[in-house]
Amino acid sequence: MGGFCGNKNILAPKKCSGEARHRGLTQNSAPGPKGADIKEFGDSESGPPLIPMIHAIEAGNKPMVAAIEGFALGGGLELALGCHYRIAHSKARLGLPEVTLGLLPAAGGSQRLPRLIGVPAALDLIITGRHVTAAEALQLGIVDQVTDHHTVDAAVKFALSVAGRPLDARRISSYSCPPVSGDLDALFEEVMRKVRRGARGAIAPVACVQAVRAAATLPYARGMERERELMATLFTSGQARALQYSFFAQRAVSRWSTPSGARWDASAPKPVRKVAVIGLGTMGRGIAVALAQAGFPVVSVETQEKQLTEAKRAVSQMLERGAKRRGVAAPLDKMSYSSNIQAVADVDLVIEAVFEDMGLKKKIFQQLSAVCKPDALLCTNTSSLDVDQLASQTRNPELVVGMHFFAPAHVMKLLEVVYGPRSSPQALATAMQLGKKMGKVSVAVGNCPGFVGNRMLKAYVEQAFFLLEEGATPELVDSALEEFGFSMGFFKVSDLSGLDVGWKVRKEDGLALPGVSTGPSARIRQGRRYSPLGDLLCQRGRFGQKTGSGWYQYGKPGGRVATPDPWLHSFLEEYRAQHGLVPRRIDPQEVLERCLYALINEGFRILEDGIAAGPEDIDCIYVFGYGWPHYRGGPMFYAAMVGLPKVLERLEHYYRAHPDVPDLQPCSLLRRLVASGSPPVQKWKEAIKKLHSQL
Ligand SMILES: CCCCCCCC/C=C\C=C\CC(=O)SCCNC(=O)CCNC(=O)[C@H](O)C(C)(C)COP(=O)(O)OP(=O)(O)OC[C@H]1O[C@@H](n2cnc3c(N)ncnc32)[C@H](O)[C@@H]1OP(=O)(O)O
Repeated sequence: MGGFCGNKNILAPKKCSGEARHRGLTQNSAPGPKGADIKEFGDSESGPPLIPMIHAIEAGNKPMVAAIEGFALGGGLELALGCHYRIAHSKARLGLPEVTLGLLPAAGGSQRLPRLIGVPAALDLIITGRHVTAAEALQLGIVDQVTDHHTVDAAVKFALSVAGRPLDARRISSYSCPPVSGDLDALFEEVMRKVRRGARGAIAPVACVQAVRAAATLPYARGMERERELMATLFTSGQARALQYSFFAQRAVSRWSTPSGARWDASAPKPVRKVAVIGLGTMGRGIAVALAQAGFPVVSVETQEKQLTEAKRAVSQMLERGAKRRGVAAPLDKMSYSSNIQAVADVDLVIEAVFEDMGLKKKIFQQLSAVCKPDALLCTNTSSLDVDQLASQTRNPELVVGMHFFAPAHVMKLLEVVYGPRSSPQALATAMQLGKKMGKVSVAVGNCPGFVGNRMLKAYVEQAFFLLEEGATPELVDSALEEFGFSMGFFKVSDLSGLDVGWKVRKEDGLALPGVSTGPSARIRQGRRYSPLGDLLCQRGRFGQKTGSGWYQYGKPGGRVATPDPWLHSFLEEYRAQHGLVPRRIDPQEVLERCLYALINEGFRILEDGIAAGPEDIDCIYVFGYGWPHYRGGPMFYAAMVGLPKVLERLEHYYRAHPDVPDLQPCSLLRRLVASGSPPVQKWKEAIKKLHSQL
């Protein structure tokens, strides 16, 4: 029996060896316990001959018992559903995660599961792709028995106990779906509405609902045909390729390396038993919650008494809400608080999360260096400041790294771990491992202004402003970006996070200047084109949602519903007239090309500079930290899908039209990759190494 050891009529995951076992896979084409080998998906459209095999098992005259240990995911669970009985070890996990790979369970899973456990429960598992424990699987009716002992022995005993019983009632394909309470059509319409809203252009969740609907409304054989048709459209879609790339990209980024030769497999992390968080503003609170939820004792230091009192309440509430959602006890006992920095004396690692003010941060790093254990790791949650300058304030600069969390820090999956020129490999390994324990996708990046995410974002934001100057509206720009798959366009995000945040940074950088002059020189700063539009709005007190208006209007301060603002439209008209700009019609394609290709171009510069180790790192940063639609893989994967020659040609075109915008000038790495035949994204790392060595 392919991929499973046949113990007479028991199906149990075969023990695999070597590389295959490492990957949790069996060595032939049938899916092993973790499901099909995702790497094989691109190779064939037909998939393994699993469906006839499952049919044969189900149609057999001897009772077939699936013994499930470890993971029974995807094709592995579909195979088990073809058996007449299922027994799981208590530590087993089961699920149909195909949707997370841009697919649907197409070996009968979408047809059998609803027949076995009912439409609502099956929809939940198939649409979310979540894994369930053996206990939940038993409760749902997916498995017949859970054992703490040797699963195959338990299955043999079970098979003997049912031998001779009629099997007709055990063939799931012969079942009808259990009736739902209420109207079936209404249920599917409601689910489809929710799925379409949440999917934001992802096609697999929609196809999953359609397949389950087929199970609920068609005879099994026709349902299988529908399952196959739907799968055929997904199987070769760009979305499936992007999600499968992303699966491996997430795993690749944990195998970090730096240009100086430090590597994940040669650097042992230091043990971290207790952590301190300095500063309990929004970020500090989220970080403290994420640490406590990951099981770390946390001491949180906030010197302002009022802020400390508020923060204690807020953190407890966040912990309680999180615990309620997960059905566990709130880890309130992990938290302690102090207004005195001396409280960090015994911790192994500190995360500083005070305001983005270099002077203040430097002072704190000097204090930490004096107060902490000499081998404590000192981390900063800065989103853009120079980690090396902070390191230079301490006795042990090799123990300083950046840990850049994204708001809200207890929710967002991304962590940029920033190594400076003096950070030791062990410090980097420790921060990476802490991030992993906190459930984050941790990406090691080099130290430069904005690191990876914010450095690329700058180029994107700049294009959004320029497009307004040239004739676009915030609505036009946002709808193009939302149509692409971002949950919010740039201008809505900017209103949500507050326009004053960027204004403060631009003032510090000497870009935002008081007063407005006319003529072209008013829009040139530091030798390049600059748009003061954001500054002008801030000067008028329009900071976004919190003040009731920004790029949109919100009815009242704190309002959340963005509506187009006629004042803003007239303001833009006046601004263009004042600066002699003749508005033109801008189409959504130009919005996408200008914003996304400028961002991608900066991504190539980052690869060229060695700030990110590979395209996977950049893609994970954008998918998990910046709302890049997961089913588009990330900006660098997207560039490869569009075709590097096309990205290059469009950048050249826009740079010719806007020679005063250096971000549109195609970067030399992009040119060289195109000249070397545009290798697939998986080969860029190698190609970049080769190109660097030729320089
Ligand atoms: C045209 C119409 C065609 C119709 C054809 C229809 C026929 C359909 C037939 C079969 C279809 C089957 C569908 C599937 O089975 S889809 C695959 C479902 N399985 C999964 O999605 C599981 C993915 N894996 C995971 O979620 C995790 O790996 C997990 C099992 C939870 C274990 O997690 P953890 O312990 O943290 O380990 P890692 O994630 O780090 O994984 C360890 C290494 O194993 C590699 N891996 C894991 N799963 C797979 C896989 N399914 N395929 C390939 N490789 C896999 C992973 O990359 C790690 O490798 P490395 O260390 O090198 O990075």
